[in-house]
Amino acid sequence: LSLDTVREFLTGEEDTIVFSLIERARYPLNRPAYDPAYLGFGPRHDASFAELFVRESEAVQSKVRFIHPRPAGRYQSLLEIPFFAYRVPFAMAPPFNFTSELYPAPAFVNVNDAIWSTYFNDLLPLLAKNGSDDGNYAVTVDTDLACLQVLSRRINYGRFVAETKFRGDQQTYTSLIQSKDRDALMKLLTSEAQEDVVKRRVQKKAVVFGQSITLDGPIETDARNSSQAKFKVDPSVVYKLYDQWVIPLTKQVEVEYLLHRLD
Ligand SMILES: O=C(O)C(=O)C[C@]1(C(=O)O)C=C[C@@H](O)C=C1
Repeated sequence: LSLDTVREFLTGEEDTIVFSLIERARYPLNRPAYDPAYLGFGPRHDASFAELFVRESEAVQSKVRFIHPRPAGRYQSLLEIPFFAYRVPFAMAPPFNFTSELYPAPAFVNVNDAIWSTYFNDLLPLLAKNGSDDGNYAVTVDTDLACLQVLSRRINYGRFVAETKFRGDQQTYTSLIQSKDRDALMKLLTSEAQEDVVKRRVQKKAVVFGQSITLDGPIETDARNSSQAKFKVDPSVVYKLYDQWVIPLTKQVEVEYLLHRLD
């Protein structure tokens, strides 16, 4: 692990994030898929279609472990953390590739709950076409699952970033961890210059990946011809996603990981 290689990983995830957002933006909001009342199984049933879909998908993706002698369930990779861990019985057992990259105590630090609520409450309304409903809930929610999984992987990768930073300056980090100084840890791990690069780069990726392609090449996005100035996902929304949620949550993971780095 080096700062360059962990940043390379984060850069690669940007592509997946932008493409996942583009996929979700093809569908209308389809609000009933997120409303627990829609399934209407009675007062004790409080899960939405989206929640059930993600829960069941995670259970299937973890189950490969049981149907094949070689462990290959999704959550045996330390990169993947389920949203519904209680549905994934062996997720937290030592994974197949439990390497020495992470320190064991904080290896499963994650902010999936915050990612879940941010995605549905803040991001989705900015992403999906409002006001319409095409009834295609499974297809729509499948694209939500893809967004959630890659956002979770990217943000919770803060564990690896934190481990790298810790190893790079053990003395300073150790004293801040011992005095449980969250603010100082946050300050030490922050690089505003790097955050600026990341935010401007993802915005650019949204511009490039989100063009419509014709045989003559990409349709020019020309400010003077606003009918064509249309990207598949709004680049400013992608900037905002990183600025307000992805980077701050990654940093939260980093601080949480570090606080338990000496346990
Ligand atoms: O690249 C780093 O150093 C990170 O810690 C990752 C990250 C990010 O989320 O992109 C988070 C905090 C830093 O201020 C810069 C960037």
